[in-house]
Amino acid sequence: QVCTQVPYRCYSTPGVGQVQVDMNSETGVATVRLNRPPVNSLNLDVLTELGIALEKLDADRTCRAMVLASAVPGIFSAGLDILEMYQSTPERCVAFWRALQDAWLGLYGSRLVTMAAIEGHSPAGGCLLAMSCDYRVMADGKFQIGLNETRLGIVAPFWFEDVMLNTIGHRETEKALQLGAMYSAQQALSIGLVDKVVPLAEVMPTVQGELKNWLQIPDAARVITKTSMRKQVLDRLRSQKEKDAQFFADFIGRDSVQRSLGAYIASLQKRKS
Ligand SMILES: CCCCCC/C=C\CC(=O)SCCNC(=O)CCNC(=O)[C@H](O)C(C)(C)COP(=O)(O)OP(=O)(O)OC[C@H]1O[C@@H](n2cnc3c(N)ncnc32)[C@H](O)[C@@H]1OP(=O)(O)O
Repeated sequence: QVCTQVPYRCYSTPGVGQVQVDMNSETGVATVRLNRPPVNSLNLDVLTELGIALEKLDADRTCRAMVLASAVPGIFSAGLDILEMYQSTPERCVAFWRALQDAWLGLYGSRLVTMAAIEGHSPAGGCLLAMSCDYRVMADGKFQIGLNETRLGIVAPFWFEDVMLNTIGHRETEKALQLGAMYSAQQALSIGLVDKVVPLAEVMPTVQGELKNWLQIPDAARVITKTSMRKQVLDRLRSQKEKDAQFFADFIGRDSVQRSLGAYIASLQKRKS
């Protein structure tokens, strides 16, 4: 068990945490694995845990990089837990949204080199997490990635849109968001949504190899550059967090949105039967 070996430090209880953090003090690289079977859907608890983990890593001066991955085979993350949005209360919706905002601000604004190891499906909120890293390596094959919100009858908020714009540009974002497009790894590579596509078994070694390049750059210069590139998008959310959370709760509470979500949940269940 990797967590118990020196020089690894483990921020979560092995086998218990829904966000497992293994910190290798020798390399300064932490691996953060989402661990909420069956599909790593992001509920209030997971988002809170993720936000705290990112905060701790940022404060750990021995940590220089973070790999975001999954402990669940075949899935990076299925995105936000739809059950947090369906038949919920306004208070819970606001708390849920704040946890998402904080986790995202921690990830997109992290001083660390951040890399996504996408070893499975990565729709919606899963795609947001991946896009918020500095670099993405995705497994080739059947897995899909994208912001599919419109297919659920919901709308990707402005900060999801901003991150996608910064990743793949205006024209591709316009198409991707309106259509709620989901891309294969090869398609994602062709529009710049991911940086490298390799066979599943090579995702982690490829991430580790790429990290070596990034870690050759002096931290201070890299961090100043990253901050300068991302500040505008981060500040846009920071300046209107409460308004954004309230808008989310109001929007999700609409009858028409609830009907769409209910139909989408039923379609997910029907797929299985
Ligand atoms: C102003 C308004 C702003 C709103 C902004 C909202 C922003 C972000 C939105 C989101 O992130 S919404 C989430 C969107 N996610 C999806 O559409 C993914 C849906 N899931 C799938 O397509 C598939 O599950 C999968 C990820 C491709 C995996 O397929 P697999 O065959 O491996 O697993 P399933 O059998 O389909 O699923 C197992 C089990 O999990 C349930 N489930 C799947 N995804 C979610 C989810 N996102 N939230 C909650 N539950 C989910 C699925 O229904 C199955 O449940 P059971 O039938 O076993 O009870």
